[in-house]
Amino acid sequence: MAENKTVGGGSLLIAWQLKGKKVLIVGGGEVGAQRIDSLLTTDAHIDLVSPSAGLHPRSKGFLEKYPSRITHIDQEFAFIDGRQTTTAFIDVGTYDMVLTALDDNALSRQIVEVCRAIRVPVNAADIPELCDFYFGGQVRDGPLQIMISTNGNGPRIAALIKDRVKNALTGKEGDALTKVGILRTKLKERAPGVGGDVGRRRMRWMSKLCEQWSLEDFALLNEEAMDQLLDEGWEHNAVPLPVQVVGKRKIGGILEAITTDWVRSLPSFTSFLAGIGFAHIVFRLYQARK
Ligand SMILES: C[C@@]1(CC(=O)O)C2=NC(=C\c3[nH]c(c(CCC(=O)O)c3CC(=O)O)Cc3[nH]c(c(CC(=O)O)c3CCC(=O)O)/C=C3\N/C(=C\2)[C@@H](CCC(=O)O)[C@]3(C)CC(=O)O)/[C@H]1CCC(=O)O
Ligand SMILES: NC(=O)c1ccc[n+]([C@@H]2O[C@H](COP(=O)([O-])OP(=O)(O)OC[C@H]3O[C@@H](n4cnc5c(N)ncnc54)[C@H](O)[C@@H]3O)[C@@H](O)[C@H]2O)c1
Repeated sequence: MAENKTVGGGSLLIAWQLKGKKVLIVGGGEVGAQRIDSLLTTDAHIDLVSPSAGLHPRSKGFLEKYPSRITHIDQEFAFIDGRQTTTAFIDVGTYDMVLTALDDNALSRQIVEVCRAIRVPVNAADIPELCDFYFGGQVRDGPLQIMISTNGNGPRIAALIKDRVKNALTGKEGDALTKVGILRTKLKERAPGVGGDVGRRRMRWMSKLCEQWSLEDFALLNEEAMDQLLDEGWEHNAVPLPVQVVGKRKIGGILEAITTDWVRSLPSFTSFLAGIGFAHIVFRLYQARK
């Protein structure tokens, strides 16, 4: 891969925290349903303005399944001479984010203008110049979230790269990350505080552990094993071998932990055998020449 020389022209990649915040979606068609799907993951509250007659079956399904998380405002958004004439006035300024998913570009543009005037971040599906931020391809596994963005250059290519990324994962990442999250919470309870000496020691220990343990090792952790890891590791400023912690839990655990360690040492063992073989051949050739 070429060295990243980009010093401009990109966009900021962030994991936007929307828990407990309010998002307005205008249009509940196919794209609207995709937006609802993406937002449900964030624990935001969604207001959906869209007439019932035009709802996509997926949007209807979400409304039925999550009535406390999505409020359906069954009406058309409308403007006359730049003034909102929607039956029940929608105060765009009360939202943390606004998304339009409409088959009407002029209406999207009007909504975007209102949002921009009061600096509410807005995305108009498939109209790049009207977007303060773009959506991207998403790969998710528990707490792991990967966004693939081509910055508007090729959405279809983003979807294809997404498949490559999915194929490159083992399927254990989400589980391992969930366990690491719980372990870090437990560690912070034992060694509380932000920054300072404790913070630095905590970070060093966690980094070492993450480098020395595999994702599969972390996935095997249960709460009891986490406490043991903190007792024997953190409290003694050491990083125990996975087999010492997860291996003691259950026979399956031992086997799996030993197997992963054994598989990891396979390349060096193979080189060792190859070395012996090579030395043997050299010795034989030497003897034959004599
Ligand atoms: C990531 C994804 C998420 C999502 O929308 O949720 C997404 N588009 C997806 C698919 C997709 N969209 C389109 C096709 C048809 C094939 C093609 O044109 O390639 C396909 C392919 C397909 O369906 O497989 C049509 C299209 N899209 C935009 C335009 C307008 C233009 O480019 O001018 C046109 C052309 C309309 C026309 O030509 O008339 C614009 C945008 N679409 C974006 C996001 C933002 C940029 C993201 C980025 O570049 O990374 C941006 C800028 C704004 C935004 O909407 O946020 C999702 C793919 C990932 C996934 O599958 O997971
Ligand atoms: N669906 C796709 O895969 C796709 C792909 C590429 C581009 N797009 C573009 O994305 C946009 C949305 O696509 P879609 O497939 O979701 O369209 P759609 O026609 O399925 O949905 C539009 C929704 O907006 C609602 N709506 C219409 N007027 C409204 C108003 N005044 N107030 C509130 N709601 C209103 C409709 O009832 C409907 O629910 C379009 O511009 C489309 O060209 C969609």
